[in-house]
Amino acid sequence: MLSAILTDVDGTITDSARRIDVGAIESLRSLIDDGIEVVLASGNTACFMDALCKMIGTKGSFIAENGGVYRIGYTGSLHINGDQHVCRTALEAVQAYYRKKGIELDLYNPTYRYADLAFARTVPAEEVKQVLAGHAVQVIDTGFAIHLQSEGVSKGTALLALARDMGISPKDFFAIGDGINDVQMLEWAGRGVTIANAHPATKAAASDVMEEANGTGFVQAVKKYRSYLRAR
Ligand SMILES: O=C(O)COP(=O)(O)O
Ligand SMILES: [Mg+2]
Repeated sequence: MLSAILTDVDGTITDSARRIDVGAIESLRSLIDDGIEVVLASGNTACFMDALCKMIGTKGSFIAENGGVYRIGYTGSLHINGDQHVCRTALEAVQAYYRKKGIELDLYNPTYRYADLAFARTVPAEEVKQVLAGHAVQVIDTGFAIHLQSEGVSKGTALLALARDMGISPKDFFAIGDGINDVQMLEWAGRGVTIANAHPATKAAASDVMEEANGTGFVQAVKKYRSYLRAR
């Protein structure tokens, strides 16, 4: 049976300031060298994930845009889930609301996004939720950005589709992440663990919480579960 690990990026294989954690990369490389498939799952864009996969040395499969996009291998096509048009209409409503207050949102890579839309956490996510009460979108605060995502799309739904396309079960994945955007993938993977800095809902969804935070917590998890991954 295939052993696979599904890992979040920001906050999990980085520090709290989003700088890459060298120890976490070394852990990922050691898993790859042991023949364990590494799939990166993030709110980041597909092109960001493509470069990250290459520089880490994975086989190129990833989930991007919080499940809005996934790809299997470097040559696989991009699968896009959700309706970005709905997110764009919602974004325009948020922009109009804040422009009246003299605030311009700082959009994150809008030209490179296919499914969700994201902006800087310079406005309160709770207020954005209130502004969008009538819209069929999720407002997701990952701790690194605020995302507007179609309802029913998550890293978890992308995991189900990706596993199906890879011909394996979501239960063959060991998943790790820190954000509210990781809850479903932790719940639907064979085992879902988290780290000390995680959102309370993410901790509740995980079967184990590492004592260490961020990349150090990731390294701790790989050490603790390496035999579990090998045995599968
Ligand atoms: O893009 C974000 O907001 C967070 O990204 P992450 O899912 O890798 O933590
Ligand atoms: Mg994260």
